[in-house]
Amino acid sequence: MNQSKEQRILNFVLQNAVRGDPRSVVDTIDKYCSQKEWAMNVGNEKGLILDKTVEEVNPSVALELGSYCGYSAVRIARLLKAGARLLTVEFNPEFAAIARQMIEFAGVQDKVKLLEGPSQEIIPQLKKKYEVDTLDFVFLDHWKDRYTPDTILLQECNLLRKGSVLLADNVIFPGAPDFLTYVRESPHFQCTNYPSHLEYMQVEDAMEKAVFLG
Ligand SMILES: CCCNc1ncnc2c1ncn2[C@@H]1O[C@H](/C=C/CNC(=O)c2cc(-c3ccc(F)cc3)cc(O)c2O)[C@H](C)[C@H]1O
Ligand SMILES: [Mg+2]
Repeated sequence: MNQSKEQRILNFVLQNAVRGDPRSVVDTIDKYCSQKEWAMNVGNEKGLILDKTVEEVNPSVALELGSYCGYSAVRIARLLKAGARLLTVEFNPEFAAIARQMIEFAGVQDKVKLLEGPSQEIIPQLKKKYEVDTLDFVFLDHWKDRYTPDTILLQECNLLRKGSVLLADNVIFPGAPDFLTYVRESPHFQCTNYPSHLEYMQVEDAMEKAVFLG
């Protein structure tokens, strides 16, 4: 049975990156996906916006929706302070397995917990089962039509506090129009748009930061 693209990306990392070095894992994935096979990792240009936001927030508890191959989980985890943790949610078992191996190889497994399942089931479990009080930072990069329902669900589950930061990928391409409308029209969010480009391409894209006001 021939390999999936995601398996090829993981193998390329295992053979070419430096074990325990998150930066080399991120750079190696970017090298493969810009030169060999495109894949929907946040990439290095939008990755810099992600880095700056994570550094600014300096979260103790972060959540990622949509692990895929683990690129952004590794990218976020490498910036977390001692004792801080990232919970990353992935419902496709094949991608969850790839992401776990990517996280392990990068050496950030002590900071990252991959939760396998759909976000709409996992989010309501975060407080009791995963001992979360509130989330300091949320990276949304899963199905684009799920950004809004999951943002509403996070509020309903009391997982956001005054100052919690949401950062959403792809608000231009493929686009998340209903999410943009929702957060920009809501009195509970202060929004900032960060124009950028689609990973590994010249296509326009952007990230949206939405700070919860309580
Ligand atoms: C109902 C379950 C919801 N809950 C869920 N719970 C848990 N996990 C979930 C849930 N919903 C989805 N996932 C997982 O997250 C991942 C999904 C990621 C989705 N990302 C895109 O679609 C995208 C497309 C392009 C793109 C650009 C240009 C093109 F030409 C083509 C594509 C670029 C980009 O940067 C993109 O992030 C993963 C594949 C999928 O299993
Ligand atoms: Mg994306």
